[in-house]
Amino acid sequence: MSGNGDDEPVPYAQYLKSILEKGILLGTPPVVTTNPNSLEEQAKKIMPKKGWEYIKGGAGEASTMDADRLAFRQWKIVPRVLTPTTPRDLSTTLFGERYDTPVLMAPIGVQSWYHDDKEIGTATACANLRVPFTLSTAASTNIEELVEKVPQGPKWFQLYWPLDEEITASILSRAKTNGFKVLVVTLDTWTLAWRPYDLDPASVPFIVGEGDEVGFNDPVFRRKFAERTDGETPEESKVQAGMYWCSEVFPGVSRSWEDLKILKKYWDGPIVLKGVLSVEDAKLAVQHGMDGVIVSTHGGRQLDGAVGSLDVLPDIADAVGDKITVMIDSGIRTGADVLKAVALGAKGVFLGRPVVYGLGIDGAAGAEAVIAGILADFDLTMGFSGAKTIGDIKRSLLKKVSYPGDVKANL
Ligand SMILES: Cc1cc2nc3c(=O)[nH]c(=O)nc-3n(C[C@H](O)[C@H](O)[C@H](O)COP(=O)(O)O)c2cc1C
Ligand SMILES: O=C(O)C(=O)c1ccccc1
Repeated sequence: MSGNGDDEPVPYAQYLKSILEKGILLGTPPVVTTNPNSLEEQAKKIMPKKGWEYIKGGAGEASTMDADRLAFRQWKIVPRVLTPTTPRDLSTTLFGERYDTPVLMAPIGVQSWYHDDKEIGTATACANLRVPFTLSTAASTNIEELVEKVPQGPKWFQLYWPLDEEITASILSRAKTNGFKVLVVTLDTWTLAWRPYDLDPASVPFIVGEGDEVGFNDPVFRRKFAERTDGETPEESKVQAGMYWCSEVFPGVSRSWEDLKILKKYWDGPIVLKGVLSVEDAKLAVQHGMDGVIVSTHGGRQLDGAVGSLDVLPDIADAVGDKITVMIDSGIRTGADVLKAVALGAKGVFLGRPVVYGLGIDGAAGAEAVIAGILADFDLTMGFSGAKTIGDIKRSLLKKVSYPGDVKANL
């Protein structure tokens, strides 16, 4: 049994027990597969086609998606025995807040494409499990609606950074007023990459006004749109407003390190840079007063050919891990993946695709099943590895190996 150090049972600890009981006593198997290698396939059968295609897609030939998985496969755990590991304490502290585990939910846009429960479903799942939820700037749910429907649970906000400073200031002020604690600034997506999964079916949400709720509900954006169109609202002219919003948040030009001071002017809480893969950039993040980095390939959806995120994590953690908070996403599918990321220096580990496949399969309950499953698996993995607390997950628990069979990267 695991706790969080407060003698209080943590919510995910009940999940494995509940599926065993339902399965064995009632003959009811779980709705969402517990097999990480079958999740994508199950989602494909159930969820809307365009949503599945959007989630599944990687950039180019998806070589970075493969690299992300292979990077995890190349590290193996060397467990200890005769080391009692109960009760375990998976809790950790990020930016002064204590959490039950180091696992968080990554920002994922346009969730109305995956299930009608959209971000409200995913945020509810996270809140039930006390996992921080990150709301995307490209969400199908605006900031105020999300917080009204899911007031409970820790929340972080991800920024696609508008060109217009007044719009940026307005969005950040809404996120702050609505209780979002940490700002995640995504730097690898100043324009969309070459994405065959979107280009071939000609299916790109925000251009047609979907996943644009945060912008369309912004008072400054609305005023500026009205000024350009002789008084129209985004609802009356969705495509035109979509194009305008897109030109703000995916302008086709990258920001510079100097620009970070604009964000500091409007956000006084922690700022985390998402999409950092080089040691030099991690050092620059420190120099520019940032609070953390998320080592990320954006799930292999941006620069195809980029290195897998776990491949660069140890170097980045060694260079800046004692100065800022180093976290990771891209390719995390199992409890063992979470343990490997923590062992190689990540203080926070973000889940992406698996959770939204769960959402697609069974709405909020499906998202919750996937997160709880990965947490329960992580808990067991820690136990079998000989780790009782997060602090026990050291790099010495891992060995780098290379098996010929690992050339195929299962998702
Ligand atoms: C369908 C989809 C939408 C995404 N939308 C966003 C987004 O709006 N903002 C963002 O910063 N990252 C976005 N990401 C990237 C994720 O935050 C995360 O980096 C990625 O999913 C990690 O890879 P994994 O899910 O394969 O583990 C998206 C990823 C997917 C799969
Ligand atoms: O698809 C993505 O990876 C992403 O970041 C995004 C961007 C805009 C809208 C929805 C998702």
